[in-house]
Amino acid sequence: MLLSDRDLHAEVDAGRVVLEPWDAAMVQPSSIDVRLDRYFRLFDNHKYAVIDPAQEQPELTRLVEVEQGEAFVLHPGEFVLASTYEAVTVPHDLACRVEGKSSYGRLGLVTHSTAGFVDPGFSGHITLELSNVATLPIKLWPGMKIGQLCFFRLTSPAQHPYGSTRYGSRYQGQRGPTASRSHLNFQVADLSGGSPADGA
Ligand SMILES: Nc1ccn([C@H]2C[C@H](O)[C@@H](COP(=O)(O)OP(=O)(O)OP(=O)(O)O)O2)c(=O)n1
Repeated sequence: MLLSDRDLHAEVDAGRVVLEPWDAAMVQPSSIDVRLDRYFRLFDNHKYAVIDPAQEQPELTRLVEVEQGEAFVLHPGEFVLASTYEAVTVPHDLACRVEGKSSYGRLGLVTHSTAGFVDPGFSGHITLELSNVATLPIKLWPGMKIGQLCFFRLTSPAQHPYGSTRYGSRYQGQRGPTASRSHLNFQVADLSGGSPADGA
């Protein structure tokens, strides 16, 4: 079930859903708008020949802070990490999706490249994977509404919510745009069990 504005206000008032800082004016009919923070992570492509999810690549991205009153210019085809201004806490019986805003989608701004899911139990800033699919640069103004969070009620509370030791929870408590931690607990399955040619 997708939570309505009425349910969202009740969850926030009960202290179960937490957005910090909280602004009740951000509540939409069945979502809560979130704003863009002023920190960005740029890719330093010249530092590595290839992105390898199995390896720690600490110099792959670099943090940039935009000055007060200035915009960050995202060029066509460019991909950067950004962050919500709000830190979000999701209770154990809700999950959340990060969605874009139609007005910016119409300009060619993509808010997340593939990861739109926020687990029950997650707490922290949400890292945005921003890209520009338009053919002109787009100005990103810190503080602008950049996306919206939709909350769903689970059929039962998660037995092992995000942040419990059961799962990796590599981004619990993250602050600001956070680079990939894919190298932690990186696993590949043993694929030696058969091939499509076996059945031919
Ligand atoms: N655009 C997004 C989407 C999600 N998250 C946060 C909230 C999620 O609960 C957490 C983990 O997301 P995934 O489970 O999709 O990522 P992984 O499986 O790679 O990480 P983990 O091993 O920590 O679960 O990252 C985020 O900051 N920004």
